[in-house]
Amino acid sequence: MPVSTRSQIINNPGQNEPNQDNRTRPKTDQEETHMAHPLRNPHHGLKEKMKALTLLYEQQKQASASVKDPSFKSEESRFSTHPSIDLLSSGKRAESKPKESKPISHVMRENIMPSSTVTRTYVLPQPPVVEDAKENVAVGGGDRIVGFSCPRKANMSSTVARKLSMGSSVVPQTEPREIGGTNKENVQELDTISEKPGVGNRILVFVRLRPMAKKEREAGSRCCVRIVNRGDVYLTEFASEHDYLRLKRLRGRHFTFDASFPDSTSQQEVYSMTTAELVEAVLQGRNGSVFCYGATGAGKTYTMLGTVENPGVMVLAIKDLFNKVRQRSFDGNHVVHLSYLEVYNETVRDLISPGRPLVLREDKQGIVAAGLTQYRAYSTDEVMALLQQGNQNRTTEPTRANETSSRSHAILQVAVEYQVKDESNNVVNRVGKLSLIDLAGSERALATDQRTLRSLEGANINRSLLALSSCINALVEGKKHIPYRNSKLTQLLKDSLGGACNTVMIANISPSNLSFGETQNTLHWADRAKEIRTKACHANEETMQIPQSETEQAKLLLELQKENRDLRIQLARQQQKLLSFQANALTANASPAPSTVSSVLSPPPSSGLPKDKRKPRSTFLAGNCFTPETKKKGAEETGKGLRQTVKALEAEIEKMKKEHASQIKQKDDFIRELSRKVSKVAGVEGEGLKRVVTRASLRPKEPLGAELKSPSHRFLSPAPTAKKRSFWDITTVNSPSIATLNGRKTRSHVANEPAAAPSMLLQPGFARQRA
Ligand SMILES: Nc1ncnc2c1ncn2[C@@H]1O[C@H](COP(=O)(O)OP(=O)(O)OP(=O)(O)O)[C@@H](O)[C@H]1O
Repeated sequence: MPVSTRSQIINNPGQNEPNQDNRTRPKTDQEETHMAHPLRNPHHGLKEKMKALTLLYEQQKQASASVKDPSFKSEESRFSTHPSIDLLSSGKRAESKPKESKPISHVMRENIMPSSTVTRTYVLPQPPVVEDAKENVAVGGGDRIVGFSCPRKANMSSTVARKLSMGSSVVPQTEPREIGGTNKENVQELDTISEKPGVGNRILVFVRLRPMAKKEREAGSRCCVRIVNRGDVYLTEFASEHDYLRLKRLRGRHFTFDASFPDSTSQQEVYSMTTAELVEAVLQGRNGSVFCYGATGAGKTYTMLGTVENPGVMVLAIKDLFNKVRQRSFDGNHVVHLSYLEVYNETVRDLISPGRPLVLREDKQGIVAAGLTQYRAYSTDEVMALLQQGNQNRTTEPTRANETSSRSHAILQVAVEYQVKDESNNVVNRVGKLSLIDLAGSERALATDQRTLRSLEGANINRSLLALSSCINALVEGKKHIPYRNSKLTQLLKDSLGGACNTVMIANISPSNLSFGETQNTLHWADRAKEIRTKACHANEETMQIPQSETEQAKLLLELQKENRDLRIQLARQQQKLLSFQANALTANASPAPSTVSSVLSPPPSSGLPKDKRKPRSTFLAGNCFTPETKKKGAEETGKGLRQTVKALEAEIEKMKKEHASQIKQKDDFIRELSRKVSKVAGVEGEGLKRVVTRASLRPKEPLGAELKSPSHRFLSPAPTAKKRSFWDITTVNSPSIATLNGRKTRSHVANEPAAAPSMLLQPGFARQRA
C-alpha cells in the first residue's frame, strides 16, 4: 500500500535551471547559501536524476500549457505555499492565504487532475541550508516542510510521461462545473454525469474531513489536515517530540479533489455535492454508485447512513429518488426494488433476510449474488424500515479505534423503473440502478484488537481493500486484466469501477495527527481513483410508441392482450412442466413401494375423497424438496397419503356393495310381485294356454319373503344356497319376466323344448344345488 518515500527534489536554480525566468530572478539568501555548499550526499546520483526528471516535467508542462493557453502565466504565479505552514508558524509568516504566497522556485507538481486545468503543486518553500547525508531534510529553519514524492521511484519517468499525456487533455472536456465555494482559480473541470452519455466518465472523488473526536482531543492530538477552497487538501505531519532524528522536520502534501468538505459541512451539503447528480442520472436510466472509503473511525458510516437527526447519503438519496420518480412518472406508477447485502469475512450475506451465505455469479447483468432477496418498496418509509432492519443485521463490533466499527462492507442497491413522456410525447420506459456502498475501514492491526476475531476480520477487510487498490492500480494503468476476482468486494464493485456506471467516491479522513498514516493512505488511493474512467454509460430506456387514433389504440390493446394471453399460457405450461418434473423427482426419490401404489391407485378427481386429504400431497409437490430431510419427510407423507387413499377406496367399495344389494332386493320384490300377478291371470284365463315353464317354476316352491343374497355375497361366499332366488336368477335370459313383460318375443323355454341352453348359473362358481 502506498506511502511516501523521501526522495528529495531540490533544484539548484543557479546551476541547471534552463528557465529564463529563473535565470533572471535574483537569488534568495538561502539559495546563495545552498549554492555555497556543494552536494556531499551519497544519493547524489539519484538526486541528479530526480532533478533532471523534474526539470523535464516542468518544461513539458509549461510547453503544453502555453500551447493550450496563450495567457499562460509563469510558473511562480500559479504555485501556492503549503498552508500547513500556517498551522505551525502563522505568527512568523505574513502570508496567511496560500494563493498569495511569494514565488518559490523549488516546486514539484504532482497529482494533476485528469481533464482539469488545475495543477497540483508540491512545494518546497525553502531550499535546505545545509546539505547532509539524508534526503528531504530541511535543517536550520524553524518549522519547515520538506517534500516527499509518491512511491513511484521505479517507474518515475513512465509515470511522469503518463501524467504529461493526461495533462495535455486528450480526454474530451465538458463545461466546467463550479464546486460550491470554490474560487475561480480552483474551478475544476469535471465530467458531468449526465452530459456525456457516449464517453466513459471519470470517477468523481470527494474528501470529507470529520470533526476531531473527544477521545482524540483528550489524547492531545493536533489537526493535521487543512481544507482550502473546498477543493485542496493539505496534509501535515508533525514530528514527534521523541523522534530526535526528525525533530525539526515536517512533511506535508497537497491534494486536489473534485471537492473537499471541511468538518463543518452538513450531511445535506455532502449529499447535494456528491450524490444528487447521480440520482438524477439514475432517473435517466443510467447506473450509479457511491462508495465511502477510509480508515476505521473516519466517518464512512456517518456519511452513508448518518443518524436520525442527520440522515446520511443513503437516506437522502432514497428520499430524493422517491420524490422525483413520483413527480416524473407518466402514469404515477413506478417500481422500486431494493436489496441490501454485506461482505463479511469474504462471505456475502443478505442483510434484509439473513440466511445462508450467497454465491456470486456472473451473468448478462454482471456479477450478481444468487438468491439475494429483491424487495419491492412502495414508500420511503418502507425503505427506511428495511434499511434499519438490514443495519441491525450488519456486523458491527466495538474496536479500540471505533466503538461502533462496521466489520463488513455493506452494499445497498436500489433499482427504479418508471415511465416518462419525452418531448415527442412518446412514453419512455426507464430503468436505473443506484448502488450505495459503505466499506469497512482500512485499519492497522494495532489500531484495533489483536489475536481475536477482530484481527481476523481486520485481515479480511484489509485483504479486500488491498484487492480494491490493485484493481484501482490496474484500471489507472490501463491494464487489460483487472484482478476483480481477488476478493468478493471487488467482484461486487466490478460494475462501479470498470463497468458502464457513473461512480462517486467519498474518501473520509480524520483530522487527528495520530491518524496521519491512515489519512495519507486514504488520500493517496482517492487520488489514484480520480484517474479511473468507467465505461460509457448509456441510458437504459425504451420508447413505447402509443398510437394517436382510437382505432389504432384499440388494435394495440388487443395485440397486447393477445400477447399477454400467450405469455400466460406459456407460463402455465412452464409451471406444469415444473410440477411434473418435481413430481417425477419425488417419485424417483421416494421408496419404491408407495410410488408404485400411488401410480396404480391414484384416485380420479371425482373419487369423492375429502379435499383435505388430497391437499397435503399437492402442497408437498409444490414445495422445493431438495434436501435429504425433506425428501424423507416427503416419502413418509406420500406413504401416509396412499394408505389413506386405500382405506377410502375400500370404504367406497363396501358402500357400493350395499347399494347394489339394496337395488337388487328392490328389483327382486318387483319381479316377484309381477310374476304373482301373471300366475293369477294365467289361472283365471283357463287351461288352454300353454304353461310357461321357467326354471323357477321347476323348482320347489319357496316361501315368500325368503332372503335374497346379492351376487357379491355369492362371490365372497360361494357356499350352496339352493332354495334362494336371486337377482341372477331373474335377470338371466331364462327369466320368465322378460317373456311376460314383452309380450311379443320371448326367450323363455316352453316345456316341450328339447333342451335348455346351459345357464350361466350352472357354470363353475355359480353352481347351485338343485332340489
Ligand atoms: N462528519 C461528522 N460529524 C460528526 N460526527 C462524525 C462525523 N463523521 C464521523 N463522526 C462520528 O465519528 C464516529 C466514527 O464514525 P463512523 O462510525 O462513521 O466511522 P467509520 O469510518 O464508519 O468506521 P468503521 O470503518 O470502523 O465502521 C462516530 O461516532 C460518528 O458519529
